Amino acid sequence: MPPEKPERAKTDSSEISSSYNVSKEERSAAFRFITAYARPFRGRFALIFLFTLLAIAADLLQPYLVKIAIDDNLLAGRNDYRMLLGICAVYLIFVVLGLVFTYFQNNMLQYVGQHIVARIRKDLFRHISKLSMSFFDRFPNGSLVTHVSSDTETLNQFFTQVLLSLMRDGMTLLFIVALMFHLDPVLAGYSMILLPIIAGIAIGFRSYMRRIYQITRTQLSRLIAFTAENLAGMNLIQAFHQQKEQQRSFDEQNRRYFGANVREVRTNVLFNRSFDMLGNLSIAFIVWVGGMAVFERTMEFGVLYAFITYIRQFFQPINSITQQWNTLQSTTVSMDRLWRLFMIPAEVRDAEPPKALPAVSVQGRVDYDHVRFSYQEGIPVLHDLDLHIAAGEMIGIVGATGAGKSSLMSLLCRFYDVQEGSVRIDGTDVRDIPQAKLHRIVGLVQQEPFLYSGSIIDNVRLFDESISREDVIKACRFVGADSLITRLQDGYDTRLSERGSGLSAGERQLISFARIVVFRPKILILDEATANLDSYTEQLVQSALQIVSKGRTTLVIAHRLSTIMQADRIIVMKRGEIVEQGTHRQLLDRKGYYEQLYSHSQGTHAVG
Ligand SMILES: Nc1ncnc2c1ncn2[C@@H]1O[C@H](COP(=O)(O)OP(=O)(O)OP(=O)(O)O)[C@@H](O)[C@H]1O
Repeated sequence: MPPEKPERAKTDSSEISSSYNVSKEERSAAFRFITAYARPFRGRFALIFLFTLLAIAADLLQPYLVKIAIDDNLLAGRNDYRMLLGICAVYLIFVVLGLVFTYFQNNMLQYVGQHIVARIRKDLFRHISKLSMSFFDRFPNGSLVTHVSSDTETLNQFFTQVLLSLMRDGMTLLFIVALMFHLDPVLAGYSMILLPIIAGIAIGFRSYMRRIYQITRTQLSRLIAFTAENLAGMNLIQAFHQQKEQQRSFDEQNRRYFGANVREVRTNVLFNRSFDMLGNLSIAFIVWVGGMAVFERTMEFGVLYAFITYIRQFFQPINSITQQWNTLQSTTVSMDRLWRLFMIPAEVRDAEPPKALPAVSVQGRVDYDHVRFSYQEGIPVLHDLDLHIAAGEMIGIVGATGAGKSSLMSLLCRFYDVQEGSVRIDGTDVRDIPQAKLHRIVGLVQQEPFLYSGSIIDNVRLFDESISREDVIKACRFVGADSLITRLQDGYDTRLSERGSGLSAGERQLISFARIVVFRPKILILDEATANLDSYTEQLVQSALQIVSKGRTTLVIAHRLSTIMQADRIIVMKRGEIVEQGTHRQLLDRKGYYEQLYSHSQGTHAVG
């Protein structure tokens, strides 16, 4: 079955990763798609906007108050203590109000941002889990993990930091410029000379940062993919003493990611420091020009004080917007990648309108009618395959590795669609059966059954709470797994680690047999375990197979011929075709390919 296949060469998920050549239309479509998630929160955004406005006003009026205190009181020689005290009190009120409004604005934005991203993550997971197997053949798991985790995290930063910065800092800038012109239009005019310089630097860095960021993300995604793949295949790495080679490859990936990161940080620091330097130069410039004006008594000292404070505050939002630029760059990349991922359609889709097969009347007849199938164009895997299986029949499928046995089964589960011909259950094309129903009709026991982190009970009923604990225990007793399970420390409540690594191959198979008993599919596919089971467990597995196959159409991919010698019919496959079929006895008497496989298995105890 597909999950047990040796990993086929996967693409570097370039279909979703490469954002270098994204058109404007695509970028704006991605932006519209993601920001549509923010639409339900319009009211809250309006409130955030209002709080931001109030917080800015409270902050920016503070230097103005000081200017009034200096020019209208201290320097005017009024020595009005009550007025000074009043100004101090209003100043304090502004400080407190600034704090309160900033608090509400921040909290609300975090709430909204987290909600938006949680919804995107949920939809993304739902979307990915509906995609066809051909998609998972193409995309490395590590890259998908990156999309689900870090790309959505970048969006989180966008909604909680970038948006805030654009809103708060953008408005602050506008207010400061307005206040500066109000205080002294000439000095404000001088300050505006700086604007094109700042814009020039920002634009210059913009394209450079985009590339650097893209490279860092690609390196990170490769590193994660490499790590995930290695962890999944750790037993193989250890068995073949590949640790050194893998370590070397990891070090290389790690070094590249490190290099990309360092470059990103360096560029960032250079950018920020240039801004700080520009800010300090501007203050010196204003002190000089404004100081002269104060000497010449064309400007009040309080105005100069307020100006210097505003110039400082003027650079702060510009600096912060440009700092957020980095996140904005990554946000556009992440939005684009997520949008592409969302736009990938499931190749295997339910028919419209569905022609459902009534579950109660399913008999379990299976027909492969002149099936042609290939994973990649031009490389056929099944050639005009014709196979008809009666309801309740037990079929053994044998053949050398790569003969197409698993592909045949994948078509029945509709993990892939045929290119020509059809696969039918009780005469209905599997493409006409809704997938949810099909997967209830066809049950799968994999060669290396997949177990989730969770208790044995949950693993048997696949987290379906409507199936009672008693039914699960009954099913386990039925397949003979009960004695093995009760021997475990917590019995049925034993928590299995990832992929059930605490259990033996045989135990895992028995648990998946129990799943079959619980879910009662009419057709059973069994990809028999090649792992050498001890004779006791092998016996248990064999009798469990006899039990669960009763009353079901059963297709067994046999790696050990002993499993299927009793089958009603054995199908022998070679290079995508059925070359022989019959009972074990008939096939041996034919002295053909099966007999060769059989005598080979007598020597090696394994076929395929
Ligand atoms: N997901 C896939 N993408 C591309 N090619 C595939 C994929 N799965 C299988 N193939 C190719 O299709 C052919 C048939 O493979 P299949 O897994 O059906 O054979 P099999 O008889 O089940 O082999 P085994 O006994 O090793 O499991 C092989 O050449 C294989 O490389």
